[in-house]
Amino acid sequence: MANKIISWVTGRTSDQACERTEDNFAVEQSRRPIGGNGLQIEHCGKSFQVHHDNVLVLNDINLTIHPGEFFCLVGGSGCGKSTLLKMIAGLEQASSGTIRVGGRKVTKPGLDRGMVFQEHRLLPWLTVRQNIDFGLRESVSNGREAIVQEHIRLVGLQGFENAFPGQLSGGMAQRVGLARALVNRPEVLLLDEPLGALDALTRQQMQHEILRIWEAEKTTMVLVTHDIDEALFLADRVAVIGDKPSVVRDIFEVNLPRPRSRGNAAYDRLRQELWDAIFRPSATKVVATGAEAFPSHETVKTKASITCLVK
Ligand SMILES: Nc1ncnc2c1ncn2[C@@H]1O[C@H](COP(=O)(O)OP(=O)(O)OP(=O)(O)O)[C@@H](O)[C@H]1O
Repeated sequence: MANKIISWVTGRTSDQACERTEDNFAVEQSRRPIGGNGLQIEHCGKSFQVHHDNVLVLNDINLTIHPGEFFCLVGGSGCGKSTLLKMIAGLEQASSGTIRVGGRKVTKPGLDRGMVFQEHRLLPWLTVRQNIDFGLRESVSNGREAIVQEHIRLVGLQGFENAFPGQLSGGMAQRVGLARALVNRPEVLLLDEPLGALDALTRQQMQHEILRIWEAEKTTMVLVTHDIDEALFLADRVAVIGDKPSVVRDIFEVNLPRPRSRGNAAYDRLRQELWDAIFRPSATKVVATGAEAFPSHETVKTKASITCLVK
């Protein structure tokens, strides 16, 4: 039962194997960048058994996400974005293909990957401090309080340590969710539409916050979002996932300097191109399905100063 609660809340189980020893953790005061070749998704497919049918959702997904990159996944509703994120988290098993983080094959949830969900999933009977502590791996016996405090500061919630989730705004609750996901110093932070339930103003404020944390922590981030503006504001690259059975249809490199302004012509053109890519009928062009992706793909500079990588 306890494992089930931990898994639902943090996307991991308490008995999971973890490559890090206690000693390692204690000396790691800074984040570990993702090792090896980053996050590699190779020929990944996923099908679900629905009644007597085997429904293919993801078909031959290939992506390489670089160490320290901010990567966004966008696509129509039901195309499989969350499923792909859960596969990276190890919460869903790929039906085919492999996923590697820092060269290690993903077979189950692990502390090298943190996850934030659309709903904050805080335990209502625990305070902010206790919720973050709950996410911290059990084997850390020394300095827990300092680690938790460090993460409260990281997400700007000083003064709310003893508040309960019911006493927080939606944005504050998601900050706690972020702190809890980061507290084990993951190499990759997986964000499944974490701002989807927030009002427009809070959402923009939280986008700035996520960017600040990413810049400070250098954690590789993979964000699923329905919001094209959000993707363009945050991402180094944006992958457009096509219709079911889905493949990576396009990958856009966003070459706008940060901090990005949302209100200029270049930004508007980028938005339009991304929009067109999402709603382009599948049959016309399916691109970027090669495993190592980019060297083998022709690179097309678009007028809107983003780079569209096509096969
Ligand atoms: N456990 C499951 N059993 C059966 N089908 C599933 C399961 N999980 C997901 N699916 C199906 O897989 C497809 C992709 O779902 P997923 O939630 O990944 O899409 P999504 O792109 O994240 O959608 P949205 O943007 O609407 O959140 C959907 O058709 C969904 O019904």
